[in-house]
Amino acid sequence: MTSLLRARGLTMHYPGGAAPALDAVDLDIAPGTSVAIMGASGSGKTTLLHCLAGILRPTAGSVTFASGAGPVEVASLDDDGRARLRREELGFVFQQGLLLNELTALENVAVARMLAGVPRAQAETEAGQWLVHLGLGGMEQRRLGELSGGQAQRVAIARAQVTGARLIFADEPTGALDSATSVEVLDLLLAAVVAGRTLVVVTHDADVARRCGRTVVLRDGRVVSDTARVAPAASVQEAAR
Ligand SMILES: Nc1ncnc2c1ncn2[C@@H]1O[C@H](COP(=O)(O)OP(=O)(O)OP(=O)(O)O)[C@@H](O)[C@H]1O
Repeated sequence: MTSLLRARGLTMHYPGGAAPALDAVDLDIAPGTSVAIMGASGSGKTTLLHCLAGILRPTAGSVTFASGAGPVEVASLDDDGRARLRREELGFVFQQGLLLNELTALENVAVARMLAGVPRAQAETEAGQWLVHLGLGGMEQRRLGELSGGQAQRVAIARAQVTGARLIFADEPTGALDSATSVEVLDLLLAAVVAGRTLVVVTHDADVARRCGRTVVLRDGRVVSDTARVAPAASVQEAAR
């Protein structure tokens, strides 16, 4: 399997929903690429992201992830199996939900490693290195609520990478940010792609999508366009170095 992630016939019917939120979506995501998922409100973007990432179990279809240990059928895993997969192999940059306001920036990142069994001191050392790498040196001991939206997103990006996750899912990572901060946050996400990770980002922002290597557009739960760029922004950045 050359895809890092492969979805076939991915379908999601929410209880009580008349039409499916996702309708037989096929999608292949190659390693080391950046993919923007776009579409109108209610078109199924977040549902697709959640099914691909094992947050939601689809009502039909398969999601195959090429994990370090071999192919995993994500949609067939039970709740514990999907939780383990998310914790160990995937990274998440969401607008809210994963970071804890009462923890410091350092603790929010370190906890991802501690959940994998890494001792606290080592987890905090690694977390500190990521925070410095992402421009948050000196802010390690600030609680999340004491950080700006852009700084909090940097903490999320550090947390998404500290585990070594090869695949990062981002849902509207720039949605709450001003345009200059959005550019900075996207730069950091695309730098992760240059470093070999894979990025799947749900966005309403055409500027975000333009800088990704590929844009998939949903309408009524179906893929209505799938466009790859010849020279993705990440490669251009790399070539310019
Ligand atoms: N938990 C749920 N229960 C029932 N229906 C849901 C649920 N979550 C989403 N839906 C419905 O599924 C469809 C797709 O929703 P989804 O959130 O995936 O769209 P989206 O494209 O991400 O929208 P937005 O851009 O507004 O976030 C919508 O019709 C929505 O109302």
